[in-house]
Amino acid sequence: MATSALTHRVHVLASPGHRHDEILTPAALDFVGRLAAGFGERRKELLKERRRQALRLAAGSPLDFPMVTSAVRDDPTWRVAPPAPGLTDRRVEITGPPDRRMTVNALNSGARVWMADFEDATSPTWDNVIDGQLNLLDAIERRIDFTAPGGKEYRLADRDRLATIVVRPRGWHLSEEHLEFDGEPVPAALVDFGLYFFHCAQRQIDAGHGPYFYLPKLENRYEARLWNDVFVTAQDLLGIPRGTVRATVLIETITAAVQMEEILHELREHSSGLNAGRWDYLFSLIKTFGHRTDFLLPDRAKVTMTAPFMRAYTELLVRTCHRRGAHAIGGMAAQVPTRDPAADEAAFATVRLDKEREAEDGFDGSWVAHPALVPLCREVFDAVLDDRPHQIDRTRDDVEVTAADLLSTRRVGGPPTPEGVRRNIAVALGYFAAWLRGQGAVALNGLMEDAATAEIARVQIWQWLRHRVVDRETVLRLLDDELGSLGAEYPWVDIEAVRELFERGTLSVELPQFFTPYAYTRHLVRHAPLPLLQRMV
Ligand SMILES: CC(=O)SCCNC(=O)CCNC(=O)[C@H](O)C(C)(C)COP(=O)(O)OP(=O)(O)OC[C@H]1O[C@@H](n2cnc3c(N)ncnc32)[C@H](O)[C@@H]1OP(=O)(O)O
Ligand SMILES: O=CC(=O)O
Ligand SMILES: [Mg+2]
Repeated sequence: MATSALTHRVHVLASPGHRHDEILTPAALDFVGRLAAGFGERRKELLKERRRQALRLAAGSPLDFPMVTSAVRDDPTWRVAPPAPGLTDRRVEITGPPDRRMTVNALNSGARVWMADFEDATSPTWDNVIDGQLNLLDAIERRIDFTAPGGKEYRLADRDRLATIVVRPRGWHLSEEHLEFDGEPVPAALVDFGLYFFHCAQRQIDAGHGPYFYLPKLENRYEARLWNDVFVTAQDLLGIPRGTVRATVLIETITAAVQMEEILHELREHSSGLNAGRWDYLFSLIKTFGHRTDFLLPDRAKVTMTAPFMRAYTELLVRTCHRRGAHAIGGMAAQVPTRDPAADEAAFATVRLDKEREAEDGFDGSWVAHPALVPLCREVFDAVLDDRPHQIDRTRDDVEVTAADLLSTRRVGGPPTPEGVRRNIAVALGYFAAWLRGQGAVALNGLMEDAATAEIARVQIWQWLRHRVVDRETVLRLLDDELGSLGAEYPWVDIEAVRELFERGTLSVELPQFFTPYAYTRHLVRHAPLPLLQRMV
């Protein structure tokens, strides 16, 4: 693609990092600029609509399947696009940030798909964002092999044994402040999508796959339509046939759960199904209805996927997908190996039960957080699928889910416990500390913690304070305690920054919708000094 007059309207506001010029080429920046020009305003409007919808729900408006789109739901004839090359058999999908080591390990892991994550598992420092793009490009070009300082060799396996790459760009709520278009930060989603699409779409097609995406944190069908329009424009700009992109949408907000059909319909020529993003879903439920006492949930550990409202959500997801010829992909069990054999045996047993339930329910595959869990997930899905690539033909006509089923949290019992309060505080602090250092996923006490799980910990504390399940003095005392332990164990932690993020996220009268936008602007943005900027433009 030739560069255009737009190039001078896109500015890089960061110091150049090693090999960043290979990603931030004038043509790539021009491409991202065109996306920002075409879709930036609509994204702003949709973010305002999110806010309006949150206020309506807080004021007591009922949440239900929309009347206006009943024709889409009632029409039994439409289907999504057929599975694209490399996305037919998705029985095991591994997820993780696209750092160099993880990229090689994930691709070699034996999983069918690797979800390369710029969202929940990535702390969006500029280096993480651009190095992630470089790692994806290097992996596709097969020039990523390296030897780690300790001597361990990282070598990509043969192409036919590698996982298919599916990239998850950041959500619509985030901005990329190191890239400016017409004086405003570029929507982070368009940066992650645009740079990957520009550099890798054609390369992926040439390699027999395609430009594939996971779309996070959508709240309604209009956001799906926006993505679909981005895909159409991106394909047209690069001369790639329409319908080449495939996108799997994470259903991880309560408002999207009542629009699953509509979301598939909006994206149908580009859709590759839905995923049950359980952790953000739980976060969304608490955030949306945190003011209501019937949404006062117990300790996080006690809200499992067998809770009736979570089960209603996954059953509806499978039914919706299969009715439309789409893959239904299961969610993440948080347990990861610890190197303590007894603990690992228990953790693996828990993950096995979770995957077995998903496979029996009709999911076509599921997520794992760690390479050691790939064989387990494969074994469970092999037992149900055998040599079929998926079970989309299992239409689950037996499932009937109402909005009330999705919202019936009352039946999940037990008040929050003091241990649950302490645990949430420890998780939120431990995660914030890692995130501020550029690590977006961590193992804490044998559980994978990322932006979604940390958000649950944070909003539960907010919710419990609001409903006086715990008092402020207790939270502040535990906060001091846990910060003391964190600082003693990890002297590098910026204790004051962690404290500030926690207090802002849990003690504010009005609940901040996400911790990430503020934390990013306050702590991760590193603008280059002015003379450098002038040189760059
Ligand atoms: C709610 C959601 O959105 S879920 C999806 C988003 N979250 C994620 O993707 C989290 C994915 N998982 C991870 O990031 C990691 O497993 C963590 C951070 C939880 C634990 O990582 P570690 O502390 O490195 O685990 P551990 O020491 O056991 O790793 C052993 C090896 O496996 C590799 N590994 C661990 N997890 C992964 C992964 N997900 N992908 C690829 N490789 C991995 C490590 O790089 C390490 O490799 P090495 O031996 O070559 O150094
Ligand atoms: O992105 C996945 C989730 O569970 O959140
Ligand atoms: Mg999520």
